[in-house]
Amino acid sequence: MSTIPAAPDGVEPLVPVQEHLEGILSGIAPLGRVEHVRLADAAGRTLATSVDALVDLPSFDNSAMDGYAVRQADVAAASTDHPVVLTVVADLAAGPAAEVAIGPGEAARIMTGAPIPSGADAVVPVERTDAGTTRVAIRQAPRPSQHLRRRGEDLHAGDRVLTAGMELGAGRIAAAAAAGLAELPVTAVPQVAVVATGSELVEPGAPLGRGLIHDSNSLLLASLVAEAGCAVSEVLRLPDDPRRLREWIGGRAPCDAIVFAGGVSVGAHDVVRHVLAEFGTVAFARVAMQPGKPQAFGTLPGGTPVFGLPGNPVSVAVSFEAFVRPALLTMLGRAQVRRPSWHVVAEVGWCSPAGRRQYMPIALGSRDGRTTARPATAGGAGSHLAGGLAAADGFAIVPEHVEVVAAGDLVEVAILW
Ligand SMILES: Nc1nc2c(c(=O)[nH]1)N[C@H]1C(S)=C(S)[C@@H](COP(=O)(O)OP(=O)(O)OC[C@H]3O[C@@H](n4cnc5c(N)ncnc54)[C@H](O)[C@@H]3O)O[C@H]1N2
Ligand code: MOO
Ligand SMILES: [Mg+2]
Repeated sequence: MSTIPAAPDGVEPLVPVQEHLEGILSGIAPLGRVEHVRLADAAGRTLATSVDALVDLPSFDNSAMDGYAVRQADVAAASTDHPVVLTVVADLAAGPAAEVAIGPGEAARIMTGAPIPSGADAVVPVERTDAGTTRVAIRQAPRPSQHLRRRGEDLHAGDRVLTAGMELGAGRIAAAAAAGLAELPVTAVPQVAVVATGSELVEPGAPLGRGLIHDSNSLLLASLVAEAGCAVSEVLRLPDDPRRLREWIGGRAPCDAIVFAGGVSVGAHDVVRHVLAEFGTVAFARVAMQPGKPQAFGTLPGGTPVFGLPGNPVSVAVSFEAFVRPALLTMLGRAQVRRPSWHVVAEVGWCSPAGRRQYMPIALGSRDGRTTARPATAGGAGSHLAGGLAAADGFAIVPEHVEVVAAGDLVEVAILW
């Protein structure tokens, strides 16, 4: 077995989280391949190039109400006590429509979404009339342009609808459809291999002998990769056997990134550290965070980016959030690789280690109309508390200089799931 690149506590300085992230991102580039997908297949993809509206939206003046299209001047004096009676000359439903015009003293019955007849400049809702079909009594004077939806008031043809790097969610796909687009240019999906290491690991559901544990990191990572908009090309478990790991690395199927969990610390059998160190292209760092301190990042022969995350399950979740997700989103071509965060009220107090950024799994709540956060489990930030992830809505991110979070303090939280 090769020599362990030693990194005992207190010997190597801790690297700030931001510096470690910047080192990773400087070694990651967008995949750059573009595909075209139908809107129905666009959910979760990333827009490769900006797109513009092909039509005006709305594409014709139309009614916002079921009622009567009128000439506002005709009915300016209308009231409940003194209704103005108009002749109904057309009945307009939403759908294919012929040109219609109304003259003085005339109205058209009109439904929401139907084109406004020429000559009309306001719509009176049916509730403000006697609902007549040949003649209608208007009981309220409309404001000029009342309940008219104007051509192009939302978008004009040629206006930018979506910008490159956006994640395509329901609202953006709907906007593209409304703007006349049928398909969108999207970026290629990174293929990510997930490898959990540990001779103690057995498949979830398998009987547990002494010393064995159910592998939760594979599922955690595969879910996180998918949630980040990437594809899981392979998921496997390997024992702490350098030969097996070298074999897999040598014969692996092509992919765009590899995420290892476990075996990156300074233990005698920390196989990922031993084997990745042999390549000379993977750096090991002690990062100023809790959990998630031991980290590995680099490339394998052929240039595939490789992450070695510490094996404790909460450390895996935190490390993915802090380092892998931003890298995968960069490969995807996302404009925004940082997850939004909010400041909420700490419901109870807790401690945070000096000089390290703490990622505390939290559960959200509310008190006196304000959103609150409290540690998801009594065990707090214990990196082995996989069961506690069930109660976690996300993480509180406590800055390096803070050693005590007091009840009532504002804390930054990122909501993950
Ligand atoms: N002497 C030192 N020991 C340790 C240090 C240190 O600085 N000096 N750091 C500790 C910290 S912090 C962490 S985090 C862990 C990281 O360890 P490894 O990345 O080497 O991970 P393992 O040793 O393989 O496993 C750690 C822990 O996690 C459990 N595990 C591993 N894989 C899975 C899985 N797929 N599903 C569920 N649980 C898993 C494993 O059984 C261990 O309990 O090192 C500390 N030690
Ligand atoms: O820093 Mo370790 O990652 O505590 O769990
Ligand atoms: Mg270890």
